[in-house]
Amino acid sequence: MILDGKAVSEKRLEILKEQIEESRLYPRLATVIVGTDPASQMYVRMKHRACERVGIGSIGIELPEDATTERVLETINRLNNDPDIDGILVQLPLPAQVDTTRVIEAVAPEKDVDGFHPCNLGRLLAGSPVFAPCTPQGIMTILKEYAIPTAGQRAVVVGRSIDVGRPMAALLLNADATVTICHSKTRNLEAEMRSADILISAVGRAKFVKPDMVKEGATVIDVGINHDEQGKLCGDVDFEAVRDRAGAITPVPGGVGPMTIATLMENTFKAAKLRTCDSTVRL
Ligand SMILES: Nc1nc(=O)c2c([nH]1)NC[C@@H]1CN(c3ccc(C(=O)N[C@@H](CCC(=O)O)C(=O)O)cc3)C=[N+]21
Repeated sequence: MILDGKAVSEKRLEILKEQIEESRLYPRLATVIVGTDPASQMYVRMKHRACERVGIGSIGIELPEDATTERVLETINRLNNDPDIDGILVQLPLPAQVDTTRVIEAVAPEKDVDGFHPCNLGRLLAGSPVFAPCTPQGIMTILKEYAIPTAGQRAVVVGRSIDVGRPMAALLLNADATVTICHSKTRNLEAEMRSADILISAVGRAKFVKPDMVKEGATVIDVGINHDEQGKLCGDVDFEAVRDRAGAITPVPGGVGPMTIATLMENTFKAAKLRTCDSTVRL
Protein backbone atom coordinates (compact mmCIF):
# COMPACT_ATOMS: atom_id res chain seq x y z
CA MET A 1 0.00 0.00 0.00
CA ILE A 2 1.28 3.44 -0.92
CA LEU A 3 0.65 6.09 1.72
CA ASP A 4 -0.49 9.05 -0.34
CA GLY A 5 0.69 12.09 1.61
CA LYS A 6 -0.36 14.41 -1.17
CA ALA A 7 -3.97 13.18 -1.04
CA VAL A 8 -4.13 13.20 2.77
CA SER A 9 -2.69 16.72 2.90
CA GLU A 10 -5.24 17.96 0.34
CA LYS A 11 -8.05 16.51 2.42
CA ARG A 12 -6.71 18.04 5.64
CA LEU A 13 -6.28 21.44 3.99
CA GLU A 14 -9.89 21.38 2.77
CA ILE A 15 -11.15 20.64 6.27
CA LEU A 16 -8.87 23.28 7.76
CA LYS A 17 -10.04 25.91 5.29
CA GLU A 18 -13.62 25.45 6.49
CA GLN A 19 -12.64 25.53 10.15
CA ILE A 20 -10.64 28.71 9.64
CA GLU A 21 -13.50 30.40 7.81
CA GLU A 22 -15.96 29.42 10.52
CA SER A 23 -13.65 30.64 13.31
CA ARG A 24 -13.32 34.18 11.93
CA LEU A 25 -9.89 34.29 13.53
CA TYR A 26 -8.00 35.28 10.35
CA PRO A 27 -4.75 33.52 11.36
CA ARG A 28 -1.50 35.04 10.16
CA LEU A 29 1.92 33.49 9.59
CA ALA A 30 5.26 35.28 9.21
CA THR A 31 8.11 33.49 7.50
CA VAL A 32 11.71 34.60 7.89
CA ILE A 33 14.30 33.55 5.33
CA VAL A 34 17.96 34.53 5.51
CA GLY A 35 19.82 34.44 2.20
CA THR A 36 18.81 33.19 -1.23
CA ASP A 37 19.23 29.39 -1.18
CA PRO A 38 16.92 28.27 -4.04
CA ALA A 39 15.61 25.17 -2.20
CA SER A 40 14.75 27.24 0.90
CA GLN A 41 13.07 29.86 -1.28
CA MET A 42 10.99 27.17 -2.95
CA TYR A 43 9.86 25.68 0.39
CA VAL A 44 8.91 29.11 1.71
CA ARG A 45 6.94 29.84 -1.47
CA MET A 46 5.08 26.54 -1.04
CA LYS A 47 4.20 27.53 2.54
CA HIS A 48 2.83 30.90 1.44
CA ARG A 49 0.80 29.21 -1.29
CA ALA A 50 -0.69 26.81 1.26
CA CYS A 51 -1.57 29.77 3.51
CA GLU A 52 -3.42 31.42 0.68
CA ARG A 53 -5.34 28.23 0.00
CA VAL A 54 -6.67 27.80 3.53
CA GLY A 55 -7.27 31.45 4.38
CA ILE A 56 -4.21 32.19 6.47
CA GLY A 57 -2.68 35.62 5.90
CA SER A 58 1.06 35.54 5.45
CA ILE A 59 4.01 37.87 5.26
CA GLY A 60 7.49 36.93 4.15
CA ILE A 61 10.56 38.61 5.59
CA GLU A 62 13.77 38.25 3.61
CA LEU A 63 17.10 39.08 5.22
CA PRO A 64 20.41 39.23 3.34
CA GLU A 65 22.80 36.27 3.24
CA ASP A 66 25.28 38.15 5.49
CA ALA A 67 22.73 39.12 8.18
CA THR A 68 24.07 38.95 11.74
CA THR A 69 22.50 36.99 14.59
CA GLU A 70 21.50 40.35 16.16
CA ARG A 71 19.67 41.38 13.01
CA VAL A 72 17.71 38.11 12.92
CA LEU A 73 16.92 38.42 16.64
CA GLU A 74 15.63 41.97 16.13
CA THR A 75 13.30 40.72 13.40
CA ILE A 76 11.98 37.94 15.61
CA ASN A 77 11.51 40.29 18.52
CA ARG A 78 9.41 42.57 16.38
CA LEU A 79 7.26 39.65 15.19
CA ASN A 80 6.90 38.36 18.78
CA ASN A 81 5.48 41.75 19.78
CA ASP A 82 3.27 42.16 16.71
CA PRO A 83 -0.32 41.34 17.73
CA ASP A 84 -1.19 40.78 14.06
CA ILE A 85 1.17 37.80 13.80
CA ASP A 86 0.10 34.41 15.20
CA GLY A 87 2.87 32.13 13.92
CA ILE A 88 6.56 32.64 13.18
CA LEU A 89 8.58 30.30 10.97
CA VAL A 90 12.32 30.82 10.59
CA GLN A 91 13.37 28.79 7.58
CA LEU A 92 16.32 26.47 8.31
CA PRO A 93 19.16 26.04 7.72
CA LEU A 94 20.48 29.51 8.57
CA PRO A 95 23.82 30.77 7.22
CA ALA A 96 26.83 29.71 9.29
CA GLN A 97 27.40 33.12 10.95
CA VAL A 98 23.91 33.07 12.49
CA ASP A 99 23.55 31.34 15.87
CA THR A 100 20.65 28.97 15.13
CA THR A 101 20.08 27.97 18.77
CA ARG A 102 19.73 31.60 19.90
CA VAL A 103 17.35 32.31 17.03
CA ILE A 104 15.14 29.30 17.78
CA GLU A 105 15.06 30.21 21.47
CA ALA A 106 14.08 33.80 20.65
CA VAL A 107 10.77 32.82 19.04
CA ALA A 108 7.90 33.25 21.50
CA PRO A 109 6.77 29.70 22.38
CA GLU A 110 3.12 30.58 21.75
CA LYS A 111 4.03 31.61 18.16
CA ASP A 112 6.46 28.75 17.57
CA VAL A 113 4.50 26.90 14.87
CA ASP A 114 7.61 24.85 13.96
CA GLY A 115 7.72 23.46 17.50
CA PHE A 116 11.51 23.83 17.71
CA HIS A 117 11.65 25.99 20.87
CA PRO A 118 12.91 23.97 23.86
CA CYS A 119 9.71 24.87 25.67
CA ASN A 120 7.66 23.08 23.00
CA LEU A 121 10.12 20.21 22.65
CA GLY A 122 9.99 19.81 26.45
CA ARG A 123 6.20 19.74 26.47
CA LEU A 124 6.34 17.12 23.71
CA LEU A 125 8.80 14.98 25.66
CA ALA A 126 6.65 15.32 28.78
CA GLY A 127 3.72 13.93 26.80
CA SER A 128 1.59 17.08 26.56
CA PRO A 129 2.62 18.79 23.34
CA VAL A 130 1.28 22.19 22.23
CA PHE A 131 3.19 22.62 18.97
CA ALA A 132 4.93 19.48 17.71
CA PRO A 133 7.40 19.84 14.81
CA CYS A 134 5.54 19.69 11.49
CA THR A 135 7.31 16.79 9.76
CA PRO A 136 6.95 14.19 12.54
CA GLN A 137 3.45 15.44 13.44
CA GLY A 138 2.51 15.09 9.76
CA ILE A 139 3.79 11.51 9.85
CA MET A 140 1.59 10.75 12.86
CA THR A 141 -1.36 12.17 10.92
CA ILE A 142 -0.72 9.94 7.91
CA LEU A 143 -0.38 6.84 10.13
CA LYS A 144 -3.69 7.72 11.76
CA GLU A 145 -5.36 8.42 8.43
CA TYR A 146 -4.45 4.93 7.17
CA ALA A 147 -5.34 3.36 10.54
CA ILE A 148 -1.81 2.03 11.05
CA PRO A 149 -1.59 1.09 14.72
CA THR A 150 1.28 2.36 16.88
CA ALA A 151 0.43 0.99 20.35
CA GLY A 152 2.79 -1.83 21.22
CA GLN A 153 4.44 -1.65 17.80
CA ARG A 154 8.20 -1.58 17.38
CA ALA A 155 9.17 1.78 15.85
CA VAL A 156 12.73 2.44 14.72
CA VAL A 157 13.71 6.03 13.91
CA VAL A 158 16.93 6.42 11.95
CA GLY A 159 18.24 9.94 12.56
CA ARG A 160 18.37 12.11 15.70
CA SER A 161 17.87 15.69 14.47
CA ILE A 162 15.89 18.32 16.38
CA ASP A 163 13.43 18.79 13.52
CA VAL A 164 12.72 15.12 12.74
CA GLY A 165 14.35 12.21 14.61
CA ARG A 166 14.03 13.33 18.23
CA PRO A 167 10.46 14.70 18.07
CA MET A 168 9.42 11.69 15.93
CA ALA A 169 10.59 9.34 18.68
CA ALA A 170 8.72 11.38 21.32
CA LEU A 171 5.48 11.36 19.29
CA LEU A 172 5.68 7.61 18.69
CA LEU A 173 6.38 7.03 22.38
CA ASN A 174 3.39 9.21 23.30
CA ALA A 175 1.38 6.96 20.94
CA ASP A 176 2.49 3.88 22.93
CA ALA A 177 5.03 2.50 20.45
CA THR A 178 8.26 0.83 21.61
CA VAL A 179 10.80 3.25 20.20
CA THR A 180 14.45 2.90 19.19
CA ILE A 181 16.48 5.83 17.87
CA CYS A 182 19.38 4.87 15.59
CA HIS A 183 22.17 7.10 14.30
CA SER A 184 25.61 7.05 12.75
CA LYS A 185 27.20 5.35 15.79
CA THR A 186 24.56 2.63 16.13
CA ARG A 187 26.01 -0.88 16.15
CA ASN A 188 24.28 -3.40 13.93
CA LEU A 189 22.06 -0.79 12.32
CA GLU A 190 20.62 -3.21 9.77
CA ALA A 191 19.42 -5.63 12.44
CA GLU A 192 17.81 -2.75 14.37
CA MET A 193 16.05 -1.57 11.23
CA ARG A 194 14.89 -5.10 10.38
CA SER A 195 13.21 -5.34 13.80
CA ALA A 196 10.89 -2.42 13.01
CA ASP A 197 7.14 -2.68 12.50
CA ILE A 198 7.34 1.04 11.68
CA LEU A 199 10.59 2.22 10.13
CA ILE A 200 11.23 5.96 9.83
CA SER A 201 14.25 6.99 7.78
CA ALA A 202 15.56 10.55 8.21
CA VAL A 203 19.14 10.03 7.12
CA GLY A 204 19.61 12.15 4.01
CA ARG A 205 21.21 9.55 1.77
CA ALA A 206 19.66 8.53 -1.53
CA LYS A 207 18.51 4.88 -1.75
CA PHE A 208 20.01 4.13 1.68
CA VAL A 209 17.19 1.79 2.77
CA LYS A 210 17.37 -1.55 0.94
CA PRO A 211 14.94 -4.51 1.13
CA ASP A 212 17.18 -6.52 3.50
CA MET A 213 16.80 -3.74 6.10
CA VAL A 214 13.00 -3.99 6.10
CA LYS A 215 10.84 -6.55 7.87
CA GLU A 216 8.24 -8.13 5.61
CA GLY A 217 5.02 -6.13 5.91
CA ALA A 218 6.57 -3.21 7.81
CA THR A 219 5.40 0.38 7.42
CA VAL A 220 8.20 2.42 5.84
CA ILE A 221 8.21 6.22 6.19
CA ASP A 222 10.70 8.09 4.01
CA VAL A 223 11.68 11.54 5.29
CA GLY A 224 14.65 11.92 2.93
CA ILE A 225 15.02 14.77 0.45
CA ASN A 226 17.88 13.76 -1.84
CA HIS A 227 18.76 13.74 -5.50
CA ASP A 228 19.75 10.59 -7.41
CA GLU A 229 22.49 10.25 -10.05
CA GLN A 230 20.18 11.83 -12.65
CA GLY A 231 19.49 14.76 -10.33
CA LYS A 232 15.92 13.59 -9.73
CA LEU A 233 14.30 14.17 -6.31
CA CYS A 234 14.34 10.96 -4.26
CA GLY A 235 14.05 9.85 -0.67
CA ASP A 236 16.22 7.72 1.65
CA VAL A 237 14.44 4.56 0.53
CA ASP A 238 15.16 2.57 -2.61
CA PHE A 239 11.44 2.74 -3.35
CA GLU A 240 11.17 0.32 -6.27
CA ALA A 241 13.25 -2.32 -4.46
CA VAL A 242 11.47 -1.95 -1.09
CA ARG A 243 7.83 -1.36 -2.05
CA ASP A 244 6.87 -5.04 -2.47
CA ARG A 245 8.42 -6.03 0.85
CA ALA A 246 6.83 -3.18 2.82
CA GLY A 247 3.22 -3.42 3.97
CA ALA A 248 2.87 0.34 3.50
CA ILE A 249 5.30 2.94 2.23
CA THR A 250 5.46 6.69 1.60
CA PRO A 251 6.76 7.87 -1.78
CA VAL A 252 9.05 10.86 -2.43
CA PRO A 253 7.72 13.18 -3.70
CA GLY A 254 4.10 12.99 -2.58
CA GLY A 255 4.62 11.46 0.86
CA VAL A 256 5.94 13.20 3.95
CA GLY A 257 6.66 16.61 2.30
CA PRO A 258 3.04 17.67 1.68
CA MET A 259 2.09 16.49 5.19
CA THR A 260 4.75 18.82 6.65
CA ILE A 261 3.12 21.80 5.00
CA ALA A 262 -0.42 20.79 5.95
CA THR A 263 0.70 20.43 9.57
CA LEU A 264 2.30 23.88 9.50
CA MET A 265 -1.10 25.26 8.50
CA GLU A 266 -2.80 23.35 11.33
CA ASN A 267 -0.24 24.63 13.83
CA THR A 268 -0.77 28.21 12.63
CA PHE A 269 -4.53 27.90 13.14
CA LYS A 270 -3.83 26.55 16.61
CA ALA A 271 -1.61 29.57 17.33
CA ALA A 272 -4.47 31.87 16.30
CA LYS A 273 -6.82 30.03 18.67
CA LEU A 274 -4.29 30.47 21.48
CA ARG A 275 -4.15 34.22 20.75
CA THR A 276 -7.83 34.52 21.60
CA CYS A 277 -7.26 32.70 24.90
CA ASP A 278 -9.89 30.22 23.78
CA SER A 279 -10.06 27.95 26.81
CA THR A 280 -10.76 24.89 24.65
CA VAL A 281 -7.15 25.13 23.48
CA ARG A 282 -4.62 23.90 25.97
CA LEU A 283 -1.34 25.74 26.37
N1 LIG B 1 11.86 26.13 9.91
C1 LIG B 1 11.73 25.17 9.02
N2 LIG B 1 10.58 24.45 9.00
C2 LIG B 1 10.40 23.45 8.09
O1 LIG B 1 9.36 22.77 8.09
C3 LIG B 1 11.43 23.22 7.13
C4 LIG B 1 12.60 24.00 7.20
N3 LIG B 1 12.71 24.95 8.15
N4 LIG B 1 13.61 23.79 6.33
C5 LIG B 1 13.53 22.83 5.26
C6 LIG B 1 12.58 21.70 5.59
C7 LIG B 1 12.10 20.94 4.38
N5 LIG B 1 10.65 21.10 4.34
C8 LIG B 1 9.84 20.59 3.34
C9 LIG B 1 8.51 20.92 3.21
C10 LIG B 1 7.74 20.44 2.16
C11 LIG B 1 8.26 19.61 1.20
C12 LIG B 1 7.43 19.12 0.07
O2 LIG B 1 6.25 19.36 0.03
N6 LIG B 1 8.02 18.43 -0.92
C13 LIG B 1 7.34 17.90 -2.09
C14 LIG B 1 8.19 17.99 -3.33
C15 LIG B 1 8.59 19.36 -3.73
C16 LIG B 1 9.61 19.28 -4.87
O3 LIG B 1 9.18 19.03 -5.99
O4 LIG B 1 10.82 19.43 -4.58
C17 LIG B 1 7.01 16.42 -1.90
O5 LIG B 1 7.74 15.76 -1.16
O6 LIG B 1 6.09 15.96 -2.53
C18 LIG B 1 9.58 19.24 1.33
C19 LIG B 1 10.35 19.74 2.39
C20 LIG B 1 10.29 21.90 5.39
N7 LIG B 1 11.34 22.25 6.15
